[in-house]
Amino acid sequence: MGQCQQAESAERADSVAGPAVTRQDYRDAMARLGAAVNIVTTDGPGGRHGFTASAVCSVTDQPPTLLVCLNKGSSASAAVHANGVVCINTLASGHETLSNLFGGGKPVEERFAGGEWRVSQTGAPMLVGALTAFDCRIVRTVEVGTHDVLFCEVVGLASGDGAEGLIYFSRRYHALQGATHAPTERAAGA
Ligand SMILES: NC(=O)c1ccc[n+]([C@@H]2O[C@H](COP(=O)([O-])OP(=O)(O)OC[C@H]3O[C@@H](n4cnc5c(N)ncnc54)[C@H](O)[C@@H]3O)[C@@H](O)[C@H]2O)c1
Ligand SMILES: Cc1cc2c(cc1C)N(C[C@H](O)[C@H](O)[C@H](O)COP(=O)(O)O)c1[nH]c(=O)[nH]c(=O)c1N2
Repeated sequence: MGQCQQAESAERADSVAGPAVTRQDYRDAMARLGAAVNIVTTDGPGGRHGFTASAVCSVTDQPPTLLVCLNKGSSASAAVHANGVVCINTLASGHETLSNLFGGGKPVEERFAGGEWRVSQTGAPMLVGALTAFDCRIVRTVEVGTHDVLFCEVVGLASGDGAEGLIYFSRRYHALQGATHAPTERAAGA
């Protein structure tokens, strides 16, 4: 290959790979991607635990499945894997303090003392007053970098009557106005 051809192919490789993206670049960009805020809880043989998660997304409605990205270094990780169940409690406006309690560094009992809970069908704590709650069994886990991606099949749902959602955007919480609707509760498929 001649020198010109080598330079051309190096240029093409650069344009495909792009400049290096640092962790900070990535986080700064992600801070501009608004997301709902959830408290993901678990209980069972591995004990009760929970963490705040914005990395939550719908995968498919047949079977109804969400994914949750859980940092492998989280103190909740061992309990989540041992129990194999989670309840994804989507927060309403006014839940900012609870989100911060579950957002890292606090003992488990202190986290749960910040809210009112009932036991869901899977045994995972369901937040009274959550905007909506997805009671789930973890059906698959895929490890990607620092995180485990948990695929969570929904076996029960509960929706509250809260009118305002909670969004995390630009490293701050924002209330999101929505329509009121009647509370519902049902098992998946019912
Ligand atoms: N997916 C996650 O694990 C995740 C998401 C949001 C916040 N957090 C944690 O909450 C704290 C405060 O976050 P912040 O938004 O105020 O500021 P930040 O600068 O730490 O994060 C900005 C954004 O980058 C993403 N992010 C941050 N840490 C990540 C990680 N380890 N893996 C994947 N994506 C990540 C999130 O979308 C976050 O909102 C930090 O400790 C952060 O690590 C983690
Ligand atoms: C708004 C917001 C959003 C998220 C988080 C924090 C906050 C404040 N955290 C961090 C996570 O809640 C925290 O790392 C765990 O509570 C684990 O911390 P401990 O190891 O238990 O102290 C977080 N962690 C994670 O693994 N996946 C996620 O999607 C999120 N999202």
